[in-house]
Amino acid sequence: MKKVLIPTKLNAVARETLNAHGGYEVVQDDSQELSTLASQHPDTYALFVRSEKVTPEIIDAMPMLKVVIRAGAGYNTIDTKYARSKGIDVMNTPGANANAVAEEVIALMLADARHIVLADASTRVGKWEKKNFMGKEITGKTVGIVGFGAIGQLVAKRLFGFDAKVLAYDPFLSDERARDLGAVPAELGEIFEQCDYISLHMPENDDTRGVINKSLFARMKNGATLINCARAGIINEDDLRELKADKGLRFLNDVYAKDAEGDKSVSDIADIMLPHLGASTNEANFNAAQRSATQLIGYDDKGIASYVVNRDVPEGLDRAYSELAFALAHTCRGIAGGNKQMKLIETSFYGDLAKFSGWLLVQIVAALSDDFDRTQGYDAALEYLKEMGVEYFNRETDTSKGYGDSITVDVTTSVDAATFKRISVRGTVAEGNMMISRINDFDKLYFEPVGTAVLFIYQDRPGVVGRIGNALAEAGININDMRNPHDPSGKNSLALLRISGKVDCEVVEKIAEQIEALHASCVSY
Ligand SMILES: NC(=O)C1=CN([C@@H]2O[C@H](COP(=O)(O)OP(=O)(O)OC[C@H]3O[C@@H](n4cnc5c(N)ncnc54)[C@H](O)[C@@H]3O)[C@@H](O)[C@H]2O)C=CC1
Ligand SMILES: O=C(O)C(=O)COP(=O)(O)O
Repeated sequence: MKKVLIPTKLNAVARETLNAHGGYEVVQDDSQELSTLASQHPDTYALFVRSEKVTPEIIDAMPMLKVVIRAGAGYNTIDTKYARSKGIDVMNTPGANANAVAEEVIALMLADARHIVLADASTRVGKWEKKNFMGKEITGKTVGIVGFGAIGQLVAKRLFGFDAKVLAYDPFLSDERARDLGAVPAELGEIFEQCDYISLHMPENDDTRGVINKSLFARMKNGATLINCARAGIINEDDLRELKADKGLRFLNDVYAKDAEGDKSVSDIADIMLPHLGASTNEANFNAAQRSATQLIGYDDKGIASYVVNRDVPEGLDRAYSELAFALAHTCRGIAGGNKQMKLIETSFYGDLAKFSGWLLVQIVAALSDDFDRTQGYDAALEYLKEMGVEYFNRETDTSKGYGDSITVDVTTSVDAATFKRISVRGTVAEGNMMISRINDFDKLYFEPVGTAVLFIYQDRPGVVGRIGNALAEAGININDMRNPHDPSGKNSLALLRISGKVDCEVVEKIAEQIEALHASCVSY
């Protein structure tokens, strides 16, 4: 039995789901401190928490701990690095409580705009201060959302019902995606300058701590409102204090440095303050509890680690090689023609990469199949290949070849029951850039796998490259880079071109026909 400790107020569905599955002993108790429970249950295998702090001391008290699940979004309260050093995976349940927070933001906006909190208190004690509570409307206002993830997007969606203009800033989201979601992509400064309301929805981490500071507050419109339902550490409280009164700013707040009773440092500047209530709805609590249990079961039964937040490339491995393994396999897949039935995968990891073969195989399998996630482990990759009927062979590498740190991926697919096609791609990392050095028999390519590449193999004769260039030009496509080697027999040539933008399959097929290509394919990285 694996012990699961739930030292927090989490819907009973977590416990029920684990019990119904079997194999788990669940201890749920929100009446005692986590530190006390941790020392009472040193044999804990999985820990489910909400905002409870998971420190090195807590982790050390449970030497059998393997998984921590944050039933919620923000995991700044968990020492994820220390957990990693102990081989513990930390997961969150993104999106599970997003709607609750989005509704809280709307509630805060309306409550402040219509003086709901003060007007209730005044009327309750018998006063009639109607003339003091002249409000404003949120309809048609400009609202800036900083961090356009699960919560930010839902806030926008709810605000469209108020005909609001939504500006969004998120460095990890494309402008195109923001526009698709109905927002206007904007820089952080523009948001603070132009918006009547600004709502923060990014995580607190080393990059975001203190970034909402004086330089931004100074640009806010007089009377504008700042809403923080994300994390206290994101804003510089003293900077806000300095400018708030002069500019008549409003500040609506849900989050604090510490979730505990006692005086709050922001009480002099917060116009409404709530005790971190964002996720506190029955629905969100149910969702986060259910997700925690099903994620643990998926992790244990199938090795699904999609929500693990603290797995990075292993120490000593340059991340570029991890990307290279993915890109080489992706190239094999593109040349094979998409989702062809794979029969055999062979790999060679040269130089220092040999000791990371397990990690690198995961990247390769993920590139070859949409159904396998990059965050899963080596065992899960082997299991997946077995289930799919794909053989795997990792060759011993011959260091005398002088290939340095490089990788070869060979993929054999079945064309029909009797015919097999083998694609072999080799590459390395040079000056920090990924390079494909060989595709089948075409060597010394040194081609960077980025953007979109088209590839033609044809019988060598004069004029073919010109015809490819003309046909691409006719389709409005520019060539950014090109390689054109012969194979060792000198009979066949490869034209490998990196092009501007995407290309229609029909264009590639038409060119292939015109040049009587032996092979044509297109790979987008
Ligand atoms: N008040 C409450 O009870 C709750 C608060 N939260 C807080 O809200 C945060 C966001 O939650 P979700 O939307 O569910 O997470 P999410 O991961 O879906 O969205 C976060 C977004 O912030 C963006 N981001 C990252 N760095 C950024 C930066 N420097 N500037 C602007 N955007 C940046 C990310 O690209 C992502 O799109 C959580 O990290 C948590 O701290 C979450 C749930 C409840
Ligand atoms: O999910 C989050 O990030 C939250 O802030 C919610 O916190 P809670 O689960 O209510 O302690």
